[in-house]
Amino acid sequence: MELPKVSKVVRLGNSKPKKPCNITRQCPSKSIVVNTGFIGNYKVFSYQTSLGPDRNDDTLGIVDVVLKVRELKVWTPEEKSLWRKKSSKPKTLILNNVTDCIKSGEFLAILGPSGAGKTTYLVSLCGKCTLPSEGVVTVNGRNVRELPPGEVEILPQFDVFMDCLSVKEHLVFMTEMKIGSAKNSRNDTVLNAIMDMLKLKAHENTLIKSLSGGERRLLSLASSLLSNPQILICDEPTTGLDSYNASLVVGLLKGLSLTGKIVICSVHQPSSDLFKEFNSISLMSEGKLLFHGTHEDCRNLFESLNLRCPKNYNPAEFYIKAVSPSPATDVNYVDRILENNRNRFHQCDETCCETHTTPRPPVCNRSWLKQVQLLMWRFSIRIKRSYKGFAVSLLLSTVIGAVVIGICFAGSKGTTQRGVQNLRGLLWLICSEVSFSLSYAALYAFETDLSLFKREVGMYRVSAYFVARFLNEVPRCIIWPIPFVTITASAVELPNHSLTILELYLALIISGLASTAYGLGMGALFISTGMMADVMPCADLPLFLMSGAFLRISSLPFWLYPFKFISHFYYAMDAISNIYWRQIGDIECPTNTTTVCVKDGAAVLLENGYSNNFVLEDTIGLLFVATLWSILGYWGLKREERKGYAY
Ligand SMILES: Nc1ncnc2c1ncn2[C@@H]1O[C@H](COP(=O)(O)OP(=O)(O)OP(=O)(O)O)[C@@H](O)[C@H]1O
Repeated sequence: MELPKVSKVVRLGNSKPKKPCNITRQCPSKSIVVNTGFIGNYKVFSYQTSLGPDRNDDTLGIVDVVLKVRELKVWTPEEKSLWRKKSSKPKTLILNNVTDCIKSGEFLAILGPSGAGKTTYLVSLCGKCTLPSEGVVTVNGRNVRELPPGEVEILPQFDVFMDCLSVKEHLVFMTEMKIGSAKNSRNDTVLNAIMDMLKLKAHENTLIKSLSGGERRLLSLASSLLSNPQILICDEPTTGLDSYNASLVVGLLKGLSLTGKIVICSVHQPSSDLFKEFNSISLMSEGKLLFHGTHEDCRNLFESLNLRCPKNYNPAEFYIKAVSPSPATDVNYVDRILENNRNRFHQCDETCCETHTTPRPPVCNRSWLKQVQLLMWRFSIRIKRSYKGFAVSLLLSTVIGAVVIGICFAGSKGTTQRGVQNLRGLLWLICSEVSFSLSYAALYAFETDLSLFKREVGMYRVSAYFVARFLNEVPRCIIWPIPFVTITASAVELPNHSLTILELYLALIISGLASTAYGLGMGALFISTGMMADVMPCADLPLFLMSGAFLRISSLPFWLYPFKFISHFYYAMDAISNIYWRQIGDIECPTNTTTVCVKDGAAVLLENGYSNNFVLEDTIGLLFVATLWSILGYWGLKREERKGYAY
């Protein structure tokens, strides 16, 4: 395809305007960051990111790209019921032997009736299809699945964001993750230029949840453009946009294709004017690719089948209607078009699909620590924006509970026989309230963000995501025990009041970390089934029975004994019981009683089966439990990541 010459190149930033240069060769300067220019009527946009000096090396320099699809078949997996060998749902073919070749500069519209397989095809083109498949998709000879992230970007049909972020915050996060520091002047210029082009500047401080559907589409597109992809795949990019914004987006995408990128869009009922902007068309029906070529070739093909698009009729609609499976007519145009077009595909196969190898610089790979920092920053914005919910949750789940407990146990002291039972109960209540409220608060942490996580698969490491989520829960672990300890402790008699409160507080923070890891772990393990709330009580029961509050640990059958070592309830109770009872000397024993008396705090600890070396044992134990659940949670998330991208 012959590309027109650039009539004008405008430099953004503080560099001088450059002379016009030919789009088929590289422009001389290496210092240019972002350029807009015009090709014919189209404003084209070319930019460098900090990914490396060679990436789309210069202003409107072209990197030849060939996207080749060979004998691609995609099908749904066969489903079998657990108890019968017979399949309950047979496999269905979604893409049927698709072979194609798409070249640099193509602005391709994929048309077809609903269910034709367009989305599946687009997702396969970017190597993110998770369904069983056969065949191969290559970009310049390299399997698309092996390309570094950012080379092929997809703008999915449905937008998923962290809605409490502002437009600017979202784009800064994406810039940081995809191309490097947003403070870097080069990346900042790219970011601002993209916001300008997509008219997002006016909304930069608007929260995403307040954006209209169309504005969300523009924001999605902006995120996809950041990494300066060679191939941009858009699933219905104009859906939800008014005609002005639809032509803005189509104009921008066309401009990108003019700089040598491949831009592929599935489109639903495009207006005739927008449809004309595409320089090639693919027609799909029933999972087959029927045609790929220019408008003229398509018209000729249909005319050869006696299908003439009436004047003033939208050709896109005409083509879709013609290839839609219709039981009303006997004529199957799908097979006839395929038959007529067979030779053309063979021709394409032989002429255009040779391997090109364009060296590509490594993509930005943010360090693990940076990923954790960025993810924490994004989570922290959510906490900041929902501080009222945080305060209400603090009030309801801790302060009110602590006040009720404080009232019931007011005046209790551990130096009388009656007080021993009360204090045992009080310590258990403090331990269980803190543990349960923290683990259940963490339980749904991953489920809330599952769609976003699956959209961002490959952008950051799962371990970074887990650690960031965990660290984000740490403030809760520090704040939650405060009301429990201060309110309840002020209601009862404590020896060495301030020091004991401080020690209890520290023990509960460490046990809170283990409880949070337990909640996150269970949440991640059962994330896809959504059954975490059903499973959690089953796991809670044996774990809190090990706490020693209800039965003597030494009386457990030997096979249940190991549960003690993974019970954060046990370690927490062991720690706080030791902190309290070790300070209790003599316990009054009435002379006229017939029941057995516990004589001192040490006897209480012995009766419960708590350890002697509690500081070391419980600290190591709680850290062990936190690590164990974190590993399980990481594994659960990794499993979700392996299921792949969600579209
Ligand atoms: N994961 C899946 N499991 C089962 N069936 C699927 C799956 N993904 C797609 N399909 C089926 O494959 C067919 C093609 O779906 P696809 O979404 O690719 O069509 P489409 O052409 O993009 O449709 P639309 O224009 O309505 O978005 C549909 O019948 C759909 O139900």
